[in-house]
Amino acid sequence: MADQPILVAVPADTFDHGNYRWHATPSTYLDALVEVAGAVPVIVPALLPRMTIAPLLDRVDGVLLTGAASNVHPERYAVPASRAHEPFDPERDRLTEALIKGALERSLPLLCICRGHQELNVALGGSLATEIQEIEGRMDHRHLPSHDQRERFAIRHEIALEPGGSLRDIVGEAEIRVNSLHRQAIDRLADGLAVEARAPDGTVEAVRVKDAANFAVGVQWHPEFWASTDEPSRKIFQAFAAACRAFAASKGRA
Ligand SMILES: N[C@@H](CCC(=O)NCCCC(=O)O)C(=O)O
Repeated sequence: MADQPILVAVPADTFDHGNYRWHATPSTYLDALVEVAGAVPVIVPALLPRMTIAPLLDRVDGVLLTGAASNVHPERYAVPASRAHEPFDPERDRLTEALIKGALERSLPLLCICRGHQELNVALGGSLATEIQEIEGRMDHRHLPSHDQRERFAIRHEIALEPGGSLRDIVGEAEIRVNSLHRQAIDRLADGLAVEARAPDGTVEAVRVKDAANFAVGVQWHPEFWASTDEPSRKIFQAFAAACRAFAASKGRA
């Protein structure tokens, strides 16, 4: 059983393209999982409640939630929907809630990126603020208006990692510079989460599930994009991969 690769579940976004309904995810997350984490990504279609994800969660070694331009539907945190909350992907909302809860129940390592970080907060009972660049005192966290991905994912601002936090331990630095591609952010922090990093305007940039038995972290930025060249991004993916490998070993799979 030696050297079996770790399997990491990744939720699909849903959208219409051509004549079809698609369930797909951007390659950048898959590339980082393959190249930096040494994982085999398993894209999970957003077909709940027509399918169940329990059998899949019983076979994988970790869960990675991706970012997306769509937003968590605000009715999930008891706020009426408005145009400012669009666009939505309710099929993904259903899937990621089940993935988060299923991963935490099984003590599966969980890395939640951008929309995933926001989904983690909502799944555990927190809420989100929308169009945060319009809130007094807040920075503009949106990406540069460009079609060049390296410009869109360019490093934009510093974040301070909480002293004594697990992310500070993983990264080994008190402050790092990150990219930024979001217009929503954590508003009310879920009781079960601890803040791991903040932007200069107070935005919650990273969280950890307080009573998780394993790696369970959300980050508002995108470590996947620079995971092969940026040291803090690489360390986050390597820490997630190490937790997945340890989980696989505990199940006799590595
Ligand atoms: N939609 C939410 C979450 C932001 C997010 O996940 N961004 C990734 C987008 C990637 C891209 O635009 O290429 C928000 O806006 O806060």
